[in-house]
Amino acid sequence: MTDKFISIEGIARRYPDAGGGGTTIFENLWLSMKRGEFGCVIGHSGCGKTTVLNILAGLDEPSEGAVIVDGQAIEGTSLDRAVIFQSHALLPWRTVLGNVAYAVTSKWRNWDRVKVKAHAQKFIDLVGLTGSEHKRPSELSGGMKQRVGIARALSITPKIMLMDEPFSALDALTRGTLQDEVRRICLETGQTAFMITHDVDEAIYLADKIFLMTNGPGAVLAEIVENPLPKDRGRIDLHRHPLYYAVRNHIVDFLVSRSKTFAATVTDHDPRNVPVVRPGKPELIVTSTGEDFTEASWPGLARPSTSS
Ligand SMILES: Nc1ncnc2c1ncn2[C@@H]1O[C@H](COP(=O)(O)OP(=O)(O)OP(=O)(O)O)[C@@H](O)[C@H]1O
Repeated sequence: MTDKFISIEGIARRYPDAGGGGTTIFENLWLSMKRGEFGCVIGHSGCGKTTVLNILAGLDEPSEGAVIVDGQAIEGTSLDRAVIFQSHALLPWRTVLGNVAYAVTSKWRNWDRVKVKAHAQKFIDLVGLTGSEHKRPSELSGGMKQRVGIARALSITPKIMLMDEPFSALDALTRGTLQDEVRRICLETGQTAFMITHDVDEAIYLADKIFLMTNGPGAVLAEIVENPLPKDRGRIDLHRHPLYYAVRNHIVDFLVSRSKTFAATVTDHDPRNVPVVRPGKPELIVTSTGEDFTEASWPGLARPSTSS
């Protein structure tokens, strides 16, 4: 109970359709995270990942259910929850320093210029943009712009970082560098993070928990994968870890087949007790409430591959 820093409680999102009816994107979605955890959501396009993130951010409202953060139901946006989008959404007429300082001032309105500047600079340094403070967004590469977005989000010391495919528009090299930065920052600051990605390796590198959603409409949170890889994992040699392929195969198998057949094959799915699995360590399969859970009791759960 108390370790549920984020608690998504039975939310649904429905939209009216042209015929006077409605479409349920997802419903009865329950999900929780501890303080300091890094969670990644994976699922096919249209299953409702961005909708969930927007609800967490307070940019959208659920049709049913509630989201509790740090013991309080959220109502609208808050500087406690910073969002990093795929597009950087920087103010084009402001410099790097100006963009970050603008966010700092919005949180601490009575700070003087010197204090705002020093605070903004700390986060510009943290994301490796020292020396580029006075450049405008038009003078920055995509990766640099995304760094400004990260610095801006972190500078308001949010309780939660919400990231919607933050690196998907970047080249592989820049993406890797920024994944390293985000991971380092989250480990150093104990930041709680919730991120959407389509990149399985990115999820395995960054996440403590990977939330697998089935296809929409009517998507459900099918399974929570607890990352069995050690906390001090490195991006470059991730694939050498003996459990790496077990985790990867498990997620890919879900995306390729189980996400599509889930509704037809798993008839006893309990959205409040979503199975928690640790691929490669099948003896540790439990439900989110700690109940033992075996392959036999859930036919849709393929025994994870243990190949290395
Ligand atoms: N304002 C809206 N009115 C009607 N339907 C909407 C609206 N916004 C989103 N949807 C629908 O909700 C569904 C979920 O959208 P969402 O963007 O959350 O999916 P997603 O999983 O994030 O997809 P992607 O991976 O492509 O970003 C989609 O089918 C989308 O068309």
